[in-house]
Amino acid sequence: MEEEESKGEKGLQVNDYVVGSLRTVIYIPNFITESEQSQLLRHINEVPASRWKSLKNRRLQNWGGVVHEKGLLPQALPSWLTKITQRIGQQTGLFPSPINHVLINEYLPDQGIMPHQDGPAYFPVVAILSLESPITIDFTPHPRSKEFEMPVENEDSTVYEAVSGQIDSPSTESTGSPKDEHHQSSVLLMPCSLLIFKDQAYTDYLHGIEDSESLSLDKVVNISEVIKLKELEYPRGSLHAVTSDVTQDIGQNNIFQRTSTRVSLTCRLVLKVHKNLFKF
Ligand SMILES: O=C(O)CCC(=O)C(=O)O
Ligand SMILES: [Fe+2]
Repeated sequence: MEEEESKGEKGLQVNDYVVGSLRTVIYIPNFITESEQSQLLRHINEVPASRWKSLKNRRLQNWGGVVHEKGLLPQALPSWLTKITQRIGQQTGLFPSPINHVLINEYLPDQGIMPHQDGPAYFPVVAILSLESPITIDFTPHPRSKEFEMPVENEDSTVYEAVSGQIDSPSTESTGSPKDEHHQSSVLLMPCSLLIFKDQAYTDYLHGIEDSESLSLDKVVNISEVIKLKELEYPRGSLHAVTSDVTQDIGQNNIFQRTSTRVSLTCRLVLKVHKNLFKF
């Protein structure tokens, strides 16, 4: 059977793929084909175990070099990754130069990533390719003050996590700007999809994935994917087991039950690249 054509050959009008009211969150379903997904997973799983770094709530592979706050100490991306990053660059037209850093995250069904912002080391456009289990990613307006940010994680990701507890309460320093009307929203990330967020979504919002096996679909902005999720035949027992009717299950409970691993490729550009180790 002929495989569904991926979004690989023609340029995309990214504005056609904007989801939600923020205007700076873009969701492209079927950016890669299922066979490309399998190839990527094969590469990801073939690397030596030492390539994986285990964190408390996920494990990750860092490709492209070490990101410091002042720039990237580069390492060439392998060709199985540039095949994808070049396509993302060409198809979206959103990166001023080739993507040079990829973080591969793997989440078990009860794992996630705390609400955070990606920090100043990166160009403010992020492209996240999703593999395997569907998941929801949450966007939350974050308190404006820099005091609410602190670098956690590690030298690989330069992820800036929100101080826990403070992200739940909306900023009290409301300026009455339209931003304040945008509360928390979620995007359902299906396998093979590409999520892009940039500009305001990058600088004024936190993004995170709940470390829970049950994900609420209540705030999902790309509803058509929820319908797709309903229609998909998941293996027996992979959806919330209240009823055997998938439609009713999601419709009534609006919950997605994670049962398998999710892998993502976070593709970013560090503009400042250090060529010489000793000048760093
Ligand atoms: O796995 C994801 O979709 C999010 C990853 C992320 O936010 C990051 O690597 O900074
Ligand atoms: Fe992130």
